[in-house]
Amino acid sequence: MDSATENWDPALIKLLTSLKEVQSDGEDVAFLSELLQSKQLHALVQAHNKIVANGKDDKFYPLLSNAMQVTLEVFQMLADVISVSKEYEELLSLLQKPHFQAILCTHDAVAQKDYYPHLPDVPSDADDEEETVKIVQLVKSDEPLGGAQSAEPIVGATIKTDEETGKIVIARVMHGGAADRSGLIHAGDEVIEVNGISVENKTPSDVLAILQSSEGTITFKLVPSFGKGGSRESKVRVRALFNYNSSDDPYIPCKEAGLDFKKGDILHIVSQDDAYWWQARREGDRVMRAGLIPSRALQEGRIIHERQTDPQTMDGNPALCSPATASSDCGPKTPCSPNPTATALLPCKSTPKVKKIIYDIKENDDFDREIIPTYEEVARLYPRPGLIRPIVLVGAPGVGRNELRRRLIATDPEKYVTPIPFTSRPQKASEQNGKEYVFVSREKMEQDISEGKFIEHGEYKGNLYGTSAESVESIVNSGRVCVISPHWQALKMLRTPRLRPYIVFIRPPSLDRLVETRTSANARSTFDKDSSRSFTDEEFNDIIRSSNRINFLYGYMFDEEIVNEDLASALTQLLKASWKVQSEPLWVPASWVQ
Ligand SMILES: Nc1ncnc2c1ncn2[C@@H]1O[C@H](COP(=O)(O)OP(=O)(O)OP(=O)(O)O)[C@@H](O)[C@H]1O
Repeated sequence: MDSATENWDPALIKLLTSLKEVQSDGEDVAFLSELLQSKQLHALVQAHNKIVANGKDDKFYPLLSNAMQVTLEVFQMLADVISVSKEYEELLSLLQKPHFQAILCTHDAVAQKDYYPHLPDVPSDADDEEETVKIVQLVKSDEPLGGAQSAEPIVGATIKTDEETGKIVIARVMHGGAADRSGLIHAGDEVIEVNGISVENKTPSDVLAILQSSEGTITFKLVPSFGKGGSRESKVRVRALFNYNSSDDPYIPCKEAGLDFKKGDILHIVSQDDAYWWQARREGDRVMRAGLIPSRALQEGRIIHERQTDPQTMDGNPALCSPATASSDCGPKTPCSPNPTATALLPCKSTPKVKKIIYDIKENDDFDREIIPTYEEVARLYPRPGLIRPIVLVGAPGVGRNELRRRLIATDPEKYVTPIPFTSRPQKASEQNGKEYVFVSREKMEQDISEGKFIEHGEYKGNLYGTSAESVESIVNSGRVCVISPHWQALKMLRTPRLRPYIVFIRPPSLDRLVETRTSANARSTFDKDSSRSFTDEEFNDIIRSSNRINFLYGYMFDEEIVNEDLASALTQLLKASWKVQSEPLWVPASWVQ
């Protein structure tokens, strides 16, 4: 062994020696010899040997593989006690550092062995004429999976009679179910025998009876359908924009396989193979098996059909009155309809299946009918230190957005800032340009408004007022938290990849509590800008009505809801929301992170 080969791996030296013995001048041998002597290969072999050697050592075993998740939980705990001590704040800021997060992320990838290559399916050269049969054994479990169109439940898959051949075939394999986990059963596979019993000329119900009577292990004899199965799990995440309850859905091919969800839930779409029924899991659920949900096309079709058959239907979206929101939206005190005079909301309890709301279309001419609320594709946006998303407080006029904004800013005026509004009104002698207002000419302001530079604007006593997108951006770029409480109609201008706002919907409590809290605090009505007086009963009703309407029209844009009943607890929730924005990865429209 010469000095050049001193540190070489013995296996490589052996290979090289035997290669020399080949005594060939061939190009291939020369190439191989060069490769075996290359520095890069030796470095790789050494790295591999080190990993293998260390892998045997117990002290390098990962204690957990979800360090990122644990850190999020720590964030949550720290957010609750952040005001208690400086150390907590320091810890939070350390944990937020991108390098630290990158280490944790890498740690998890290594601990989960996420670096193993995903090998393609083994190609099959099987002759169509020659039937290859596979025997698959699965342990019968209690997986609540039921039949498809003419199918019956079997361990995480459904079966049906093939229309052309009349044979029993696997209709669908549920992602994460026992059949899927086995990796051996695929959609399209033909079932020949179950537990040794031939299924020839049998119906799916007959097969179900065989399955139900079997105990423990079930053995399937299948003819594989090459090319159809084994679809890779998709990575698409969506935010549900409607509530879904599979037991109320007469069209779902298999009720037991349905996945119920609420508006706002994040769903991991694992398969879109079927045009009408997607397979999904709720993000964060520990359940491995996916469930069936209506595809976007199917849900859109349903909503359009509902709107066409009943033009007065408010949205075709069962969300507002479905049981999930029944307590807040369907009770007698807070009717779902934004306009009680035109309300045709049927009490949820007695008729749970009727979930639509009728409203007076004349009063809602700005209702945006193009939006068909089904699913919004989302992705995680990681917090970027020094670039905090603006916090936008929206809600019905008079609900308390400005009060909450003021209180939030008062907790730390250095950190929380609101943009200085622009106005076309003449500057008073006592005023300083850029302090209370930025004074500009009417022409300039009109020009900027027409160019879309203002996120909101309005006219009061002949003068224009508005907030520019640029002033929001400059606060964000200065590392502070921009807090705004615009009119809800500004939402469409605001919710852009450029501004990436975190939208908090401020909801009123029930009518009784609204009246009670505002009266005891001697709250001032915001309906009459010219005089200071309390809210009237009609105004309290208006707050509830417009809140329901805003929620209906723009609810899909809200990141969070805070009920403004008690000011102190609403502020605490707002502070928590602010910490979340600064420290946690949050779901945003996928286009914002591309
Ligand atoms: N939770 C609460 N309890 C008691 N009073 C409240 C509460 N929230 C707000 N108020 C009071 O209600 C009044 C209206 O609040 P605020 O000015 O914040 O409304 P707003 O949503 O900003 O309305 P507008 O958009 O019309 O200006 C104020 O007097 C405020 O102090």
